[in-house]
Amino acid sequence: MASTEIIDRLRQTLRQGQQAMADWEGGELAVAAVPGAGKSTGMAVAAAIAIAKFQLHRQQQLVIVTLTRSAVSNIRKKVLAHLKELRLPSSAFTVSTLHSLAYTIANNHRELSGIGETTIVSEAQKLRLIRSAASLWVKENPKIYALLLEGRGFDGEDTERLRRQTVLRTDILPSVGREAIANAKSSGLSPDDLRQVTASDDSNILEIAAGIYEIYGRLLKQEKAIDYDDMILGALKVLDNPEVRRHWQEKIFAVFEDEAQDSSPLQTKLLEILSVSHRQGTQQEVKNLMRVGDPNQAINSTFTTADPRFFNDFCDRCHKLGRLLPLKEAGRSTQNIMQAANYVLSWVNHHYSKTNENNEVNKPFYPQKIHPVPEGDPQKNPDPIDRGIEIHLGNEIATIEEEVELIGKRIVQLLQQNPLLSIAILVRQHNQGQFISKSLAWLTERHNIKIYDVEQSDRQSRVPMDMLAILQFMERPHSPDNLKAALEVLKGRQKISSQQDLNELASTPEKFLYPTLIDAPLSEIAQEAQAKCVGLLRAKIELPLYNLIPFIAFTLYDDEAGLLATADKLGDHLNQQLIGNYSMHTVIESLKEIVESEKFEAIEGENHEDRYIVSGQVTLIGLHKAKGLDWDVVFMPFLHKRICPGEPYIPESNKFLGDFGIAEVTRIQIGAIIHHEPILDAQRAWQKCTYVKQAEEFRLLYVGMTRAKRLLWLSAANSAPFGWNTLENRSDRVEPCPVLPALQKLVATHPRF
Ligand SMILES: Nc1ncnc2c1ncn2[C@@H]1O[C@H](COP(=O)(O)OP(=O)(O)OP(=O)(O)O)[C@@H](O)[C@H]1O
Repeated sequence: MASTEIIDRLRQTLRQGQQAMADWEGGELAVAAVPGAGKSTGMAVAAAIAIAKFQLHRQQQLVIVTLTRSAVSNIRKKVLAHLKELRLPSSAFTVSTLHSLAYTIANNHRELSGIGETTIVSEAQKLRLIRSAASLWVKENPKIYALLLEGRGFDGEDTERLRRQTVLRTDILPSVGREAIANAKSSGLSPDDLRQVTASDDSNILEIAAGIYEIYGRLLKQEKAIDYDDMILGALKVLDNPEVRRHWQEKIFAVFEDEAQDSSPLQTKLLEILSVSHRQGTQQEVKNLMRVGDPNQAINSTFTTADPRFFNDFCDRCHKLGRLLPLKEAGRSTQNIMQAANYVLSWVNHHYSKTNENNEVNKPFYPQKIHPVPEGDPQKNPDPIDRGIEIHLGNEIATIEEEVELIGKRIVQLLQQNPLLSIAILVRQHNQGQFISKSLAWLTERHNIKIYDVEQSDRQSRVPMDMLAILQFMERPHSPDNLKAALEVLKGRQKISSQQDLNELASTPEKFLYPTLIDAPLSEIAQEAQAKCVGLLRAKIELPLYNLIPFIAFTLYDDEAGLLATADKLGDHLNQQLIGNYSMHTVIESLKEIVESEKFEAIEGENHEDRYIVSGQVTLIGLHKAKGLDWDVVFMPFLHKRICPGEPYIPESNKFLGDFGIAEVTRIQIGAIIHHEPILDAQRAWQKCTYVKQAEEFRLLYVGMTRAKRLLWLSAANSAPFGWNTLENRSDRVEPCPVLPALQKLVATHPRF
């Protein structure tokens, strides 16, 4: 077949909107698509057609960028298949994450980027450096630190001072540093840029943030290391050089970006520079840049600098130039699942809109509805299974146990009717996944239904970190930092109550571990925590060293989810690695290396999406990871108001600084600098942060709902644990996510549902 015919045929596989992507003739194009519209599918075909049409090759390539490594491999696979059909060279395109693209550029011109013989820090190393930066900041800024310690309601008592010191050093200051670095650095702001603005309440939060950020930079330099943001900055520095810039611009014919709603300003800048193409024989420049995204699926903005506003601005700009392509039709789900998602969108926009300081109305969602595909589309909206939507709230389900039991029974029924269905249960938190995994073990035992617990591998990758924290505590139990880290691990593994202030316990290790008669007695739950810690210390004295890892594993993990087996494997790995040199010190050092290089995860192997969507299998997966995927049946349990959209929460132990979280305030204030807005005082910044978080939580619900093709189950039992860290502390009549009762009523009464 001639290539024009193949192109034509490929084009015919697309729906109208996607065809417009494939018809791209150069220049800027914004594609704002609804969930399931076929962005990624459309982009892959558009890429292959562009390669054919513009006769691209190794020296003039199409560059595709996306957010995650798994998305990279998905798109690459699709484009390669189309190119094979077209008999075109695979060297005509590259697919990478933004970071690896930046690294390639920065690394190709080390003399310009300044990255030299450096290493890239892992997330764990970065966190360690931020903690060190916070400790150094305390030493170098005694005056501001003293003010923080005073905070409010300080009566000069020693125990309270020690408690506050622990909270500040182990929790609050590192969080402020993390926010400063995550937000300022990836937007190209320097520590001095933070110092040059003042909040309307004259608070010095930005000064503190700038200080920790600056010291972090110093530490990175000392370690001859760079972080991910440095790669982007390095690449931009390289591209400042006109000759080098021209070289890359000539090599890259065009840039296609997927998941554009998740890019930061610097990342966008990088793509804009790279996409510039020079019209032959003229000075004229055009940007060959296609950016595809969905502002309603922006779910990373509360922990990265991603902000859908940047993509929205790009869409607005393109709209004015007649270069905005809305993809409003989606063929993934049944009509009523899409209607339910549309209903959530408008209900939330109506009830949760907010006027900001510039008198603009902010809404959690971009008002874009999902429409079914028209007659004759290559993909037909599927038929629902039964009614397509099932909503069960507190009037029907009393407890979370009952809720999961019902889900289990429904799964058995569904798979009996059709063993080929793919099924997912989406959770918001790890511990919810753990609970489901345990509660549904009978599905496998009695019905041979496979449950693939995606989060389990995440939980397993925490094993080396847990071991490290406990061994460091065993080695130096009198360090408040070590004690707090060990208590955190015990709390995370639900071995001690989460209803206590760990800072208070950790701030005076001796008093806590070995109190004398004159010390105030510990509460009952603190005594329990103390017994666990003392038990660990006793084991260190009584057991041979190589038995410690199994002992800690039995203390921390129940016999579930393969954690004991993972600990075993880790123990064997250390035994082999340290033959003849096995000591507390060497074990700790090896564990540090494993944690910081994230090596153990590599030993465990990588996860592939092909394993997530399998006929007859139940996939248990976190909402963030589920983005981009779809299943025939999707269950979303535990949808309570406390989680979706969540409520503002400041731990009692942190309130001495005010009724706001200072890390969150840091994020909002830096965001204001980026967007050239007035810097809000701490109280108002906190309110804004609460709003931003709630908006994102609703979008996460929307992303979850739109993963379902034929049946969507939403539920919230009448009673639920308070924070999911412990299942014991439950309350009754826990409110469901506020949109659910309204949606349930609509589904029950409206004939279209
Ligand atoms: N033209 C088409 N013909 C047939 N199936 C299609 C077409 N376009 C997309 N699909 C299918 O629809 C589903 C959604 O497509 P895709 O993953 O590309 O959408 P998306 O817009 O990237 O989704 P989201 O961002 O919501 O995850 C996939 O199962 C895909 O195979």
